[in-house]
Amino acid sequence: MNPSANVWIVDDDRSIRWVLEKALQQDGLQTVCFDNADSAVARLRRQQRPDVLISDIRMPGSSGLELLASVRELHPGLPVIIITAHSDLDSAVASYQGGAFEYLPKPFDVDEAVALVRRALAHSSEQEAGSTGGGLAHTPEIIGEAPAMQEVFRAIGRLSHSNITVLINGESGTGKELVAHALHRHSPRSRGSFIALNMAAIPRELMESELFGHEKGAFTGAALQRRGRFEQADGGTLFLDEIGDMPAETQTRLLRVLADGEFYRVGGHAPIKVDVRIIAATHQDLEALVQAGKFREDLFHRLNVIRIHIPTLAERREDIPTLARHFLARAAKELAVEPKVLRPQTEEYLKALPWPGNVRQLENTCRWITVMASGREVLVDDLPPELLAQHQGTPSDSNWEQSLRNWADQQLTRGVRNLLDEAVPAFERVMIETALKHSAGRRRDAALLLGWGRNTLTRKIKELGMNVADTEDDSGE
Ligand SMILES: Nc1ncnc2c1ncn2[C@@H]1O[C@H](COP(=O)(O)OP(=O)(O)OP(=O)(O)O)[C@@H](O)[C@H]1O
Repeated sequence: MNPSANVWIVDDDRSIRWVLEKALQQDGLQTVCFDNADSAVARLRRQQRPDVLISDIRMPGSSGLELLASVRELHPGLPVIIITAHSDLDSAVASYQGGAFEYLPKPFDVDEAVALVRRALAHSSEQEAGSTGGGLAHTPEIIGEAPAMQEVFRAIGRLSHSNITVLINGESGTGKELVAHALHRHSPRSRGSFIALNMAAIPRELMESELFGHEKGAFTGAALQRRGRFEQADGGTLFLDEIGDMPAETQTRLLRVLADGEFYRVGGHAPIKVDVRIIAATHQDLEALVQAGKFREDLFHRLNVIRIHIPTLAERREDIPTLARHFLARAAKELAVEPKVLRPQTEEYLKALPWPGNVRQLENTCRWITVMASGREVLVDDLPPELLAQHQGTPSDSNWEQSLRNWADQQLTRGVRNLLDEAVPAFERVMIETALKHSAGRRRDAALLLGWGRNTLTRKIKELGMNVADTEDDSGE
């Protein structure tokens, strides 16, 4: 990190500018102060930029949010810290989309402000190094009590002394990049860079130059020489995400680099030697791609030295409450609000959902809850509407058995006896009510749905003292 990095402070309040300026200067940083957003924007437009920008929201003239919009247009990678009072949070959240961004709630602690600036600086240098790691530059911890995740941790531990190639398998959003980063951090090359590259996100024609760099004039648009990701990752780790999407010609080149440890820049004639550890990841079945002739078998064997499988979130439901608490705490911190707390039923509900987007979907849900839920305690009804709809459409969901188990556990712990006397009628009542709902109240059809005879159903309804009318005309019977 550059010790004399430059920080711009934009605030109409002189005392805040003064406090921040003194604290940052003491920490060895250079500062430039502005008492309004317009003059900061003017300098940005003159192609001047700081390493980090701190801005208040409410100021005479343009607001901090307008400043943020200009930053995003002119210097999208520039980290911004918004100083904000709670009342401005909504608008700040609205402008959150994209851009590196942190909040500093008013009133703030000076040390906290300096720490935040330091983090933002680490982020901006990481950006320059080309890492695609999201958020500010702290590699988050990996959460996982589930046996399948413990297996992943053991693998990270076992591999911590090696530089071996690893292939990570797992659906989108299961945490492949997080695990790759952890493998790097706990490896002999942890001081080198971790460079992440998603094959699915790069246009095919740019892939080779992205990986291997290019010489000046190698193709139209290559005005300058450019180092590729392999060179950037020299001494460190190159994480190739969605490797199954790599085009055939790039596969051939990659294979050669892995075999020879050297390559040529696009348009270059001098071989470049690098020392790079490869971690590859995919959500696809690479063996099947090999079978189908879409992935080189020899490359597959090169990559498939050690394989780590990351389970879907649905395969480790027990981790959902801990993950949710973690994400709720993080979102609350990002937004400078009190963390939301899930009611036990809400936790149970979340545990039962299918989560096709895996941990990423849960993370986004927690952000949504933090912004949208009205109270501090989160009820099932406070969840995003699409999750409420989804649950009703999940016939294979068998989580009621877990809820029943919990209930039985609780009752027995409380010393309740003859449990079935309460449980069986309750169970039958639920079944009958639901079947009647589906048969629009017609008992004959409801009996069919339940697999009972019509008379059994009528008897049960009576025994259970259920107050349900039969919509059928029974006169014919
Ligand atoms: N076990 C975990 N503990 C904490 N956070 C997690 C965990 N797994 C995933 N995350 C978070 O979920 C998000 C998605 O994870 P990540 O990007 O690593 O998934 P991925 O499998 O690489 O996804 P994709 O294949 O779509 O790129 C990230 O913000 C990550 O920090």
